[in-house]
Amino acid sequence: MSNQQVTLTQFIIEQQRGLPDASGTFTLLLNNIVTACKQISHRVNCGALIGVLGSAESENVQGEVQKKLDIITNDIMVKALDWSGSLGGMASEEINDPIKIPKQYPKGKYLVLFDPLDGSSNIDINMTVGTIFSILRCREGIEPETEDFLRRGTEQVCAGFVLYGPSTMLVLTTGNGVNGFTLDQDVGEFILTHCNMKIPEESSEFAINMSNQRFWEPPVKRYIDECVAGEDGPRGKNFNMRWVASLVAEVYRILNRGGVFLYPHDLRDPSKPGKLRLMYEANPMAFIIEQAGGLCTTGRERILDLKPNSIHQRVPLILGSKNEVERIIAYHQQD
Ligand SMILES: O=P(O)(O)OC[C@H]1O[C@](O)(COP(=O)(O)O)[C@@H](O)[C@@H]1O
Ligand SMILES: [Mg+2]
Ligand SMILES: [Mg+2]
Repeated sequence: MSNQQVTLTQFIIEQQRGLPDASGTFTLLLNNIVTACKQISHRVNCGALIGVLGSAESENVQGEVQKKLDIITNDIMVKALDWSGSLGGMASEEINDPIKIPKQYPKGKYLVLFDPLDGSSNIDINMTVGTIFSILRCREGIEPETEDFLRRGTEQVCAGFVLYGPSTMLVLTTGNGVNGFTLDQDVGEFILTHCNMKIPEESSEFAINMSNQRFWEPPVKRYIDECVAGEDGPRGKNFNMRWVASLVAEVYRILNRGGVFLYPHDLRDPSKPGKLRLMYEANPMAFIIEQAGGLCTTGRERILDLKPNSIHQRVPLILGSKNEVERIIAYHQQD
């Protein structure tokens, strides 16, 4: 590791001075999350070798069939976090209710909400997956209730995701911009490689699952039709399309070269206004995207302003390059 490289630990200590918590418990908590993600990275990389691919033949609280790695990664996160002395509680995509910290440990001042394995449908085909986390403050020393978790995204003190792709990367914000760290497998440290990431305001690339087209609302249909019409249409330019089916991969691409991601309101099932979950997918990604100069909306409301009504609440999610997202919002206003 060359001497001008900055490790995540050094960076966080530096940031800590900017954080409203100089006690170090935040640093300890983040280090525990990172430790868990290093363990998850190993399981993901060796999945086929250690027999953890495929379905677990069980359903999670979302009514979705779980992959074996959904369960394994959830257990790794819970075990790595529950003794850190800085946690009041946790919530996971894979578990119905908030996870209580064992009685013998002090109740800390933070709550962590996480999606232990995002992009699960990709795991068996060796495509990029990730872990997403969101950190809120809570009242110290008190057992948090579900209500304590249901806070607006604007109240997050930290959000991040780890990408298990060709390289393992951590993308992090504590409210002072967005920074990317690459895992140096030789030394087992995350090294700062992408300082102060900024999303280009303009873009000609959209990401959406086109097979759901018949379920979209008119403003989304209009936006995508215009992109597909290219230079012969009202946009007067051609667009490219990507769909990785892994939110972490889509967001990382947008952080690097711009673009817009849509998992919009879907008319299929009124009880499910969207596919992605507010508390541990949309909110952390919205914090990161806005800190990098992008926008994140349901189409009608800013994601970070939404008052949650349940831990596993689903929302429409549209995010990315400022000018494109503003156009989509305008189309919703005209609808
Ligand atoms: O399979 P679809 O309908 O294209 O949805 C893909 C989306 O679903 C997700 O995989 C949902 O996340 P999980 O894998 O954590 O359930 C996102 O990562 C991705 O953007
Ligand atoms: Mg997910
Ligand atoms: Mg998941």
